[in-house]
Amino acid sequence: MQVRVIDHPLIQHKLTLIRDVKTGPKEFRELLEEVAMLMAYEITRDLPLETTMIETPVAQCACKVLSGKKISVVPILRAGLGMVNGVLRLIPAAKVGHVGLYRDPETLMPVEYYCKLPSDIAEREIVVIDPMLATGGSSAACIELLKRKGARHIKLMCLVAAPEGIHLVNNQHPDVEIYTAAVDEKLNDHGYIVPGLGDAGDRIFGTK
Ligand SMILES: O=P(O)(O)OC[C@H]1O[C@H](OP(=O)(O)OP(=O)(O)O)[C@H](O)[C@@H]1O
Ligand SMILES: O=c1cc[nH]c(=O)[nH]1
Ligand SMILES: [Mg+2]
Repeated sequence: MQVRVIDHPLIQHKLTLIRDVKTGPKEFRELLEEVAMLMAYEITRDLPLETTMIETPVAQCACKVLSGKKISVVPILRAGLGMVNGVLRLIPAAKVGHVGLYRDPETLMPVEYYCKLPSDIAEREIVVIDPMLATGGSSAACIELLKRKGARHIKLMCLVAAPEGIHLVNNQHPDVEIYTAAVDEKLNDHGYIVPGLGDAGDRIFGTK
């Protein structure tokens, strides 16, 4: 099972609040955005740097700047939207693509209903974002779609992952690194992550 668990204390504390059934949509959204920003810090750790000369008030010096790698963030609708602004706060120049997928409640299979991507998606480093990696069907389908459009460098960032979803994405897309704040125990009979946090989309948008 290949996955990177980001276990920073601030992320773990906020995740506990997110999981709590007593946390309402406003607080849920704020916390999810904050965690997404903290996770983006870790996910961007390997971005390449180059050297540039600047002048401080005291002297000239050779300093580091990002080397201009093009990044795209791709939230899986709906729940992935809850993490976009947090990521954009750290990488404001990233372009945002949208992939609409919902999970059929009977079959648990992903159904695609929307796709709008930056025209140069094939040249970009892509971070797919979705708080929930359950069976893995939605994330694997999104990654497959992006690869069909030419994408080659893809990371997957979620908040809570089930072992089943990690295995599926590892098997279908061994080149894709998965980042998560937690690996939970299992899926229940309805395909929900246990203990998880419930239906992320419903909790973000207050639809239940
Ligand atoms: O790993 P999987 O088994 O595919 O499940 C995870 C998917 O389920 C949820 O979306 P949902 O279908 O509830 O759509 P929503 O975001 O619009 O609520 C979640 O946001 C993931 O996209
Ligand atoms: O636990 C789960 C599983 C799929 N989708 C969710 O929002 N939550
Ligand atoms: Mg949902």
